[in-house]
Amino acid sequence: MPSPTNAFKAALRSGRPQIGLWLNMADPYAASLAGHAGFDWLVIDGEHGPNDLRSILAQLQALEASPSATVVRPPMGEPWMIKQLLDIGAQTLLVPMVDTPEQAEALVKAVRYPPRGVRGMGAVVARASRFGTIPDYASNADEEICLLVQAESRAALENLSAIAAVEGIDGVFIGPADLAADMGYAGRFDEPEVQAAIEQAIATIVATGKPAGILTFNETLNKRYIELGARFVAVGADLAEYTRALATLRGRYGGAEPVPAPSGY
Ligand SMILES: O=C(O)C(=O)C[C@H](O)[C@@H](O)CO
Repeated sequence: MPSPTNAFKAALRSGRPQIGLWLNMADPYAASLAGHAGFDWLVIDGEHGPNDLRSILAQLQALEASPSATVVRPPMGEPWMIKQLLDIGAQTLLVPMVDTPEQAEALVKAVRYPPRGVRGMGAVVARASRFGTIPDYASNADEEICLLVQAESRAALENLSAIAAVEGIDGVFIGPADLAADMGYAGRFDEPEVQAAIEQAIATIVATGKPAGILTFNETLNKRYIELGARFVAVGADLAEYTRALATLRGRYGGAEPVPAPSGY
């Protein structure tokens, strides 16, 4: 029996837009709730959520019964961290802050077993191989890993075609908040210069034949990005939606300071 099929990787290849949600609550109960809200993909966020290996594991377990695909975002693209995430059963990774094709190539090696890569041979005692009960796990595990990288700086945009063209990179995701900050517009990614850079970046990624992704909390922008060809578009974060819903409920009874909407998105 081979490694489990990665349905999200197949869905990205199909070209159908995949609508996603960020999970920043870092909680398995909240994750399982989101897992029944109809999203195509959910990001367990280790970069900005208070997650560690065990909390990510708990969320992967909680989402096992969910029809949504799970994507894990590590805080950064460190091979030792990637090895641990793959071993606990993450099959799709979204790695932040990738600026060069060399970085992208190193990440491809990190998710692959020798001789194509440097992933350590330990899955037989890990959840990824259902604790050794998938005897052929290592024979095709590489093919079922989906590696997505984030381009979120001016340097990354300059290298975008080369990053996207790296064999083994399955999609490139634009990080609008970090990109805007790097362009001198922290918290203001609706600036025309930033929007033009994002639109150009989507076109560049699409032209390479790889799927482009993005996250914003703005429905108009998200629909525009899908029109431009973006294929994995996250449209919100659980934590932001929860805060807004609570503030709206409280606001109905008057006498409270209005809670500002999340800025920068
Ligand atoms: O730069 C961005 O935008 C992103 O990478 C996404 C943010 O990190 C996301 O966590 C905001 O909620």
